[in-house]
Amino acid sequence: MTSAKKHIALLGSTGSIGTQALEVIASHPDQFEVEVLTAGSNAQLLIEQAQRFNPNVVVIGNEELYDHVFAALDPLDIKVYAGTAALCSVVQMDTIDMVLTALVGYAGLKPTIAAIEAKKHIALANKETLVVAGDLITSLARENAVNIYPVDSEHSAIFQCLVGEFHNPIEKIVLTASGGPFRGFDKDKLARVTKAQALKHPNWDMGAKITIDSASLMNKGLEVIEAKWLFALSARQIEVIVHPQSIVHSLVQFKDGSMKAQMGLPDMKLPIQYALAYPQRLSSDFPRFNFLDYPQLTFEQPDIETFRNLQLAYDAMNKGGNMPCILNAANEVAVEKFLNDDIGFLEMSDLIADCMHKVSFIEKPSYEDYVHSDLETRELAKALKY
Ligand SMILES: NC(=O)C1=CN([C@@H]2O[C@H](COP(=O)(O)OP(=O)(O)OC[C@H]3O[C@@H](n4cnc5c(N)ncnc54)[C@H](OP(=O)(O)O)[C@@H]3O)[C@@H](O)[C@H]2O)C=CC1
Ligand SMILES: CC(=O)[C@@H](O)[C@H](O)COP(=O)(O)O
Ligand SMILES: [Mn+2]
Repeated sequence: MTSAKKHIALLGSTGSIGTQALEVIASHPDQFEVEVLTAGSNAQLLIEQAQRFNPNVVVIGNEELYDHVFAALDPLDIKVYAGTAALCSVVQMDTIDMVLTALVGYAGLKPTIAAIEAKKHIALANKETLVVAGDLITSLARENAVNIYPVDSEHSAIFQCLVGEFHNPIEKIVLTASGGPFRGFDKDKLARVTKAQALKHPNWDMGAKITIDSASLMNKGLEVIEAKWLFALSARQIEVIVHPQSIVHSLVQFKDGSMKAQMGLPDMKLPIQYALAYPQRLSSDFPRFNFLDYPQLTFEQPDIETFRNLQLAYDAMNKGGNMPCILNAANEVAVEKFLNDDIGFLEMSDLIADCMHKVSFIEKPSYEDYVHSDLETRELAKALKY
């Protein structure tokens, strides 16, 4: 049985979004209760979080770490499970009201489906789930009367602009992009960048995978596809503009030409809190934006010839079917290879484009087709040499 507090399952509690979500939850003990915490392999942090937040259940993805987590939490009344199947069953527990999906990558898809099937509302940080299977996820959410609240800062901005406007059609949205650490670089310079440079985002402190995606503009490409599904838009209704200060988080334009934007300092705790507490706005001590500290807010066109990933994402979205799933799997392998120094920065786009040409296209994929396409793409992407 649930009480007036929202009972949260936090998938990926040890990551950048997960740890910030726990800060939000800790500042509003009257609003939220932690029901589930999960990690991939950071057993130590998961144990510390469990000792502090006293969830009903924890899940450690890496099954080899089960004994360690179990022994540490044995004196407390906390159930411990391990592995992906456990993730999918714990999100269905009766006591959960909302699942915050803060794991990274394709691993988010299956537990999100399980949560929606159990009619849990979703606070969605894991954009890859909507990129891979946006049609399946949005239809499943509709069938189960489940709401998907965006956590991604740009999508939260659009969602906030839409409050009170749900009967007014959107003419277009404009997603802002910081441009990443390599804004203004040409291909010669990009060919020589290192992973240490790519991991230094100018405005946001995030996990490694999304930080590389931001540097390559793939993050914006994934966000274009995420926006298509969240707000039921066509490709020509979704624009991207580079805004290096990351103060305007995104904009909506309505059919009378009016534009609404949501602004603030770059701080993910705000969109996390908004998604968890919707429709309330809870008080916060997050640092406030002051116009006088930013006398210039600037905007420029993205350079999609140099940063090919954004165009590849539009191509995948326009093609439809399993193409965004192929794009996503190829990108996950490309980022891993780049972080392992196996390929250079520009070769990430070559690898993704090659996978999009070579992997079998499926126009109307089922869940099993997505699983198969993801595997097929990963095998090819791992084998490709540059
Ligand atoms: N960070 C940010 O500011 C933003 C992030 N997002 C999105 O949110 C999601 C999370 O990003 P972020 O927090 O940066 O990522 P992190 O890499 O910081 O954290 C990922 C979390 O997922 C867990 N995890 C990783 N792989 C698996 C797996 N196979 N099975 C189970 N758990 C796993 C990690 O566990 P462990 O620690 O044990 O490895 C960790 O808890 C991504 O989809 C990202 O695109 C969106 C907007 C902003
Ligand atoms: C904080 C957030 O939402 C990230 O997705 C952010 O948008 C990354 O910055 P880029 O605009 O550089 O991709
Ligand atoms: Mn974002």
